[in-house]
Amino acid sequence: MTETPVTGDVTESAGGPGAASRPAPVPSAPSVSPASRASGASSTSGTSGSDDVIRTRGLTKRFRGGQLAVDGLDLTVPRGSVFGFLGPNGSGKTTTIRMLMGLIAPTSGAATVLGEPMPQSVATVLPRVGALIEGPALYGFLSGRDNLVRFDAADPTADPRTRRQRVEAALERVGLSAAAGKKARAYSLGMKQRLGLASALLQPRELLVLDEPTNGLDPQGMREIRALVREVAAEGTTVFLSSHLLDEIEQVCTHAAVMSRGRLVVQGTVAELAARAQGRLVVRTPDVAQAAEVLAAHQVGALVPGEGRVDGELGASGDEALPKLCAALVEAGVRVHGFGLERGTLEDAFVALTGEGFDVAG
Ligand SMILES: Nc1ncnc2c1ncn2[C@@H]1O[C@H](COP(=O)(O)OP(=O)(O)OP(=O)(O)O)[C@@H](O)[C@H]1O
Repeated sequence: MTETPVTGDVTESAGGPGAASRPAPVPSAPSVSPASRASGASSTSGTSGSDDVIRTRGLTKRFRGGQLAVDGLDLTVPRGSVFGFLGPNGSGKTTTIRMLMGLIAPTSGAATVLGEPMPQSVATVLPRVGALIEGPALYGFLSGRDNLVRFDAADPTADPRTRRQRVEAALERVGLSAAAGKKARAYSLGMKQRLGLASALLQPRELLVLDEPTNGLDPQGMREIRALVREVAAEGTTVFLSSHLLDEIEQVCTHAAVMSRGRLVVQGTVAELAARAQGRLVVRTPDVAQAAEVLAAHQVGALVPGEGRVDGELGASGDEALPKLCAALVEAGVRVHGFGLERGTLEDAFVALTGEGFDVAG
């Protein structure tokens, strides 16, 4: 990480009263709403009494070189959700987050965060938000603890008399108490991420915004960050996290929005999004070739023979074809060890919606 913190680190933002009271978790799930249908649904100005923590309408960013990074985005993040902002590299996630946090101005459209218009209300909104964007800005020559002290001291709303307690509690929370005296440059990437999270959690926050929080971490580091996200969410903080990992979104998020080339493809609860994907038929058998032949003869498409199993897509008849297919396999002498539909994943849904492949590691 860098020795000199970048400017615009929103965890350090000034202004406004101290952290607001914790919100009650209200994870009422909206139905899946394709981007095209949600547009222009409502007003964008001021505190509307809406319980959406983030709301954008027609949010657009065109960079000077002409690059259209975000194109007419209508995003709705309900209070109490763990909201996954998903998309391949370059799809516009970071640009959106930077607009939401008031770090760059939109070309057109509007955004409200915690009911206030952004970027106009930066000074009052940011103290209620913890954010970690593009890695934490740490001083490598300071210890983890002293980095947190510095973060806390930069917050004019933070009472210096209770600083030590806040810092120790934040270190404890992210599991860095034992390593708190070490210089930050000696920290692993995972420890640096955790320290960054600790800085975002020095105060109770209504909203936590994390840009690719597990990027570059090993599996253990990823697990730790995800566990922390779940914990923070369980306390009632709304979490908005971007990721290019579908797996990650399925593991930690209640809701998700999918971006592709600057546009919102779909948003809704993770369960609803995954349910859009058709399940695949999976037959477990030692007689793979024979099973594939029978299934092909019964209009099962996209057959993939594997080790002791064959997968395929059911045709238009869907689930109704299952009893017949099973009987046909048995009649043909195929030894059927397992037979059923495997739940569709978010990846299936994404591919079905966009026709694009996806990085699913992690
Ligand atoms: N300051 C800038 N000037 C010009 N183009 C930019 C700028 N920042 C981003 N872009 C372009 O805008 C598009 C969206 O980038 P953005 O960083 O928002 O995507 P992303 O989904 O966050 O991807 P990544 O995970 O790689 O950061 C990309 O084509 C990128 O090259």
